[in-house]
Amino acid sequence: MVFENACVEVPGRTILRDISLSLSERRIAIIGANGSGKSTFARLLNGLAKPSSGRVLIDGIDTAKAPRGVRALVGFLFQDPDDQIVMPLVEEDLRFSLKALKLDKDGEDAAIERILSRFGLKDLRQQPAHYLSGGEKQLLALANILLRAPRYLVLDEPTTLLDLRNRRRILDAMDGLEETVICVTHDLEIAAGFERVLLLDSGRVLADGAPADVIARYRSLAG
Ligand SMILES: Nc1ncnc2c1ncn2[C@@H]1O[C@H](COP(=O)(O)OP(=O)(O)OP(=O)(O)O)[C@@H](O)[C@H]1O
Repeated sequence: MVFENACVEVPGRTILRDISLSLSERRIAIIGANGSGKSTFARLLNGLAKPSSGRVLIDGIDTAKAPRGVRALVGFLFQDPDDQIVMPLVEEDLRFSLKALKLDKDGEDAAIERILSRFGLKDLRQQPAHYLSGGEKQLLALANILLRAPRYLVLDEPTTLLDLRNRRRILDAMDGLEETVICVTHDLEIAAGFERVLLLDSGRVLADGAPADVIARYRSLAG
């Protein structure tokens, strides 16, 4: 994942300024104050947002030119899992995600079974998805994304709406992931466990490096 002088501007306002960097670590956290540009940064990674100038490349693919190709590589988990549930029942919701892979019915069933047991959701297979708890919904959303086998996972504040137990479930699920994870978070404990942390401030990357250093810098900003 490469940013080349990427800027995001809206009329009268610059949201991200001239960002150039390369992301290759398996666990990268994005931290910073409200409004510093974190979500916009995350959205650039799967083409949900486009740079006004400069480029964002995912495995060499320009997000502005091939948004579909990029979305196949980069799964995106939103803060609010309700935004991501599209079908009434848990099983139907998972099956919907599998459509693009064009498996036969047995293949779909096996994939659904595997992902439900991986996330401890087997008993919920026939439940209405909207009745799940917040943590279960977030796990379902994550399961839906992983079914499409992305290479990268971008998570935008995945634990913000969750209680401690459900936060733990998401963190445990995240720990077990093979995929590269880029996580926007206000949860500094999550950031502390990652390999690399970026601190955004007013649309700029103010610090970038090992968690302890970058988190200390962030704390010093808050005074
Ligand atoms: N499409 C847009 N048009 C105008 N302003 C926008 C747009 N998208 C984002 N912004 C503004 O850009 C700034 C950065 O937004 P962004 O959501 O990226 O910040 P953030 O760091 O994720 O904030 P938070 O921690 O509060 O979620 C905010 O002030 C926001 O209001």
